[in-house]
Amino acid sequence: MAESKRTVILDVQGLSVAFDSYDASLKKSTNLTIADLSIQIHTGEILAVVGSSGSGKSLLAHAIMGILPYNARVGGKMTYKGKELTREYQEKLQGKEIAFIPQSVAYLDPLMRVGEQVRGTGGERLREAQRKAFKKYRLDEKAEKLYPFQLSGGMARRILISTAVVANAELIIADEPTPGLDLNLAIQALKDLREFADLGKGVLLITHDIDLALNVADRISIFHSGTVVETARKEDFSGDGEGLKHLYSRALFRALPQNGFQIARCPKCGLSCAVWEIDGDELRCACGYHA
Ligand SMILES: Nc1ncnc2c1ncn2[C@@H]1O[C@H](COP(=O)(O)OP(=O)(O)OP(=O)(O)O)[C@@H](O)[C@H]1O
Ligand code: NI
Repeated sequence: MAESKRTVILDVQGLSVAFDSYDASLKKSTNLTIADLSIQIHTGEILAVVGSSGSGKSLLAHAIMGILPYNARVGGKMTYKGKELTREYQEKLQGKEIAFIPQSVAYLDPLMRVGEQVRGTGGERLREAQRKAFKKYRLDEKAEKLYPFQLSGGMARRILISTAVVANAELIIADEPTPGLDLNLAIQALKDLREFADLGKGVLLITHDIDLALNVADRISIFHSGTVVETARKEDFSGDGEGLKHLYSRALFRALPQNGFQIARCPKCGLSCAVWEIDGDELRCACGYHA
């Protein structure tokens, strides 16, 4: 798709997600898990958000889908196709214009046969599309009559991906879609996301795997400590990472096997980049050293 024809499909500006918690003496404290996070997804592109485990990636997906737990406090502004993403609008779009591939298979309805879940509100009309998707993901015909508890983990994952494929959505939010799939099916799932984007739709791919992101995404947002430190084009992740602006993105890129596992160790205490904190535009080691 020509770059000039691209429009912003999802715009997230200054998102924050905080949780209130209470200690034994009922004293309230607030834990900010996402802070001032901004991303934009254009039509025709895959934007990957890459971050380490527990950094708040799934919360970002849940904030977009409007399925955060009741005790979450959300700030900032999100728009979908230029219209503010209110609770009501989120409900309207869910599973239709915006399809979600959740990280956990617990999102399947335990009381509904999986064939029906994949067809969603399209019902019988989508039976053909559902059968096609099942075939593609090597789910046999009997699978559609099963309930979620009868599925293996890998089967459940393939069902979740089929749901997004069948929904014929405009935007897919995929939260770690490939773990638990064998290599061929993982490649197939990523190919599907690529094809989907090439049709002029948008994809947000959430992953901890920068290598996977580089294989399929157009742009990559590096997520750290609840915010995006840098969004760079795939081409900027090359050479020695000199095209990357932030030290943390460079450290992540240089640590890849193909780049010789260069780990940014702190010259003062020897700890690796995973324990570095971001301090403005700099990295600060837990020992206080600034890089
Ligand atoms: N309901 C909640 N109440 C309080 N804190 C929460 C809640 N849900 C998530 N968190 C906090 O938010 C943090 C980020 O969680 P999240 O699941 O978004 O991480 P993630 O980046 O998706 O990790 P992973 O790669 O393991 O999937 C967690 O470490 C946890 O401390
Ligand atoms: Ni997650």
